[in-house]
Amino acid sequence: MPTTSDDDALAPYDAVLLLSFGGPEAPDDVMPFLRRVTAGRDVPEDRLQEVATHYHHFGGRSPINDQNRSLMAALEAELARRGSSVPVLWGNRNSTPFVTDTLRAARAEGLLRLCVVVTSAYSSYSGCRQYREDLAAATEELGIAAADLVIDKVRPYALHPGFVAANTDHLVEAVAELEPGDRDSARLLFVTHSIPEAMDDTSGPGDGDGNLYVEQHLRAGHVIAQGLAARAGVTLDHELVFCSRSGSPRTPWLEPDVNDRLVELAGEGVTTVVLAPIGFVSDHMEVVNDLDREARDTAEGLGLRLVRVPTAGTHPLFVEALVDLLQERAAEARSEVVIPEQVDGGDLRPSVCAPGCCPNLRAALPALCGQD
Ligand SMILES: CC1=C(CCC(=O)O)c2cc3nc(cc4[nH]c(cc5[nH]c(cc1n2)c(C)c5CCC(=O)O)c(CCC(=O)O)c4C)C(CCC(=O)O)=C3C
Ligand SMILES: [Fe+2]
Repeated sequence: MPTTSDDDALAPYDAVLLLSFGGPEAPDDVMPFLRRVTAGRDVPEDRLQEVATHYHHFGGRSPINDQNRSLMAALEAELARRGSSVPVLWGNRNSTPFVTDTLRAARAEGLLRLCVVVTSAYSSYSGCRQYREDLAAATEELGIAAADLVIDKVRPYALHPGFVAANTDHLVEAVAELEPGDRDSARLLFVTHSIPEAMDDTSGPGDGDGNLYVEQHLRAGHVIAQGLAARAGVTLDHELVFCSRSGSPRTPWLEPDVNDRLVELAGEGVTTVVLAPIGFVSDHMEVVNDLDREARDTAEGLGLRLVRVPTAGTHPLFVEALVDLLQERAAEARSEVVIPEQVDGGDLRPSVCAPGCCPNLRAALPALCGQD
């Protein structure tokens, strides 16, 4: 049985589990993937067919799995650099390697104490609790008793200094590419995944005011814009916009949509727009399709110059941040005193979610890594 030595900074964990959304890797995987993602959800069939065409524009292959393979390798390298020998495992919600299969293999190797990192930085049902439900469903399916398994997760990291710094760094580089004359007049749009308003209204701890999803983006964006000003001396008007709206048209989702906002800005005489998709951790399909294809088309039709900033990806500061968070979680598991790092004093979310945090509005399902 592998046991992590006591002096490993990740003790008591045996392994790290990178938990992600998944995506198709071949044309025949596209529809089964989309049906799995939307099973039991209010997503119309014509929206599904439309999203399938996004994947087919890219040969039926989403970039997300390759990005997670790279992130896994980067995490392993950073852990090794710090003298940790724990392996990094990988499981998805919607495509192979499915998290249940990853946990089955982990159990076979005696890796029963796992520290989870999800590939979503912000607090919402889709980005947090739904992953906790996936872990509960997988352990239930495998018949692993709670007593035989430890599954903990790192806290939401939208406001971790390393995530913010990686995004700031990419923004500074992108703005440096602008013509000097465009630098001060450009508009900065932070972009994230739209979610139903009801999901945002209930995001955050059950006893809080909700809207934590939007609040975290506003705070992160503000600190990133300040970082740009401090490092490059460029102050840009900035705001938050949304992409990838799904669901029924009758259900309200967060707005404005990035394309609608580009139309308005062009109408106001803006000529250059910088898109910084800080809501995503890698340049997956929502980024390369919804921003690099759709929003770019919109901008071209309007005569707008568009610059798209890369997501955190495997930026060294982001990889270091994730390993810092893993070490922080391990110290917490060892009952050591930890002082979590957070920018701007924004609401600090614990690694163990509060009861009712980011609730599932359709059904109350079991979830790990929380008090409920
Ligand atoms: C908050 C959030 C993130 C977190 C940000 C993050 O984790 O980065 C995220 C990530 C992702 N969403 C993704 C893809 C999709 N999301 C869909 C549908 C939905 N997303 C929602 C929310 C979120 N989604 C919601 C409320 C729905 C409605 C249905 C439901 O309530 O579940 C659909 C269905 C079709 C459609 O778009 O209508 C697809 C295909 C991919 C994979 C991309 C790739 O393949 O590279 C990723 C990483
Ligand atoms: Fe999504």
